[in-house]
Amino acid sequence: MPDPTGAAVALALKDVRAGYGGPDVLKGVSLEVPRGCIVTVVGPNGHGKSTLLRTVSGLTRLRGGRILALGAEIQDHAAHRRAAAGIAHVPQGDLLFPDMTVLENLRMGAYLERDAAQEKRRLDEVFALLPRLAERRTQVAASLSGGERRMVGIGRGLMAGGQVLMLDEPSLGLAPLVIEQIYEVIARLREQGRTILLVEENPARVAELSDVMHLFDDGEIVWSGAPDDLMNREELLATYLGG
Ligand SMILES: Nc1ncnc2c1ncn2[C@@H]1O[C@H](COP(=O)(O)OP(=O)(O)OP(=O)(O)O)[C@@H](O)[C@H]1O
Repeated sequence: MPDPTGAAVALALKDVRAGYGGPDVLKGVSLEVPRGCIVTVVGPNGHGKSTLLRTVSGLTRLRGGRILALGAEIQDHAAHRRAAAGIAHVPQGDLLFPDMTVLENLRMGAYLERDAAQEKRRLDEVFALLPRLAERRTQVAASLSGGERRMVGIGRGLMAGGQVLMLDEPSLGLAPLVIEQIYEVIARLREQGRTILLVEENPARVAELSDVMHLFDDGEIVWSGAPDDLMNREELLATYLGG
């Protein structure tokens, strides 16, 4: 998606609070995703990382704070308007349409795109990045392997043509070899200069890929910095992630 604003920060969260009826799950989260960077949020499961992404994409209601996409406030917009503003969310798990083919699932990602040539260009990009999906384009999603389904999910996110791709634990539930393949795909997205907000439980898995890492615990960012710094902070990793 072309960006007429030239903004250096693709996505910014300012003191974001959110929850589900009880106490706040997000307790005032601020972070920035600069263009062309991979920013990673790592932390134990159940502490609100998915809620963070869901709040950005408008699936969980914001209780306070601001969310800016390319400098424009989007926190009051419905989810489809946030998608149109360039926020693409690849949710946890696969959430594909099982009876639809790979191609049909991918095209669902471009449902807001009215320009057929643009959609075709994105599809070519997705197939260049994920050639296995091109081979299986007529296969129904239910018949794919777990890793292939995850790749369709990522491809569907890319089909939206957003400025920011948000990936919620893309490695979850996959075998180690398949996890490697998924992170190779993300490394290629990095080489392409894509802007990514990545959520992951295991910092070692994503340190090499990330420009900035945020350590997340109980709804708050408790540490931010360079991946190497985090990986050298043994006491921090032990305290929040059990070593
Ligand atoms: N739809 C919902 N309704 C009520 N509570 C919810 C809902 N979704 C999540 N929660 C609660 O919010 C808290 C944070 O959950 P969230 O899924 O955001 O954490 P997470 O860090 O992404 O962990 P995981 O990777 O296991 O999903 C948990 O206590 C969870 O039970």
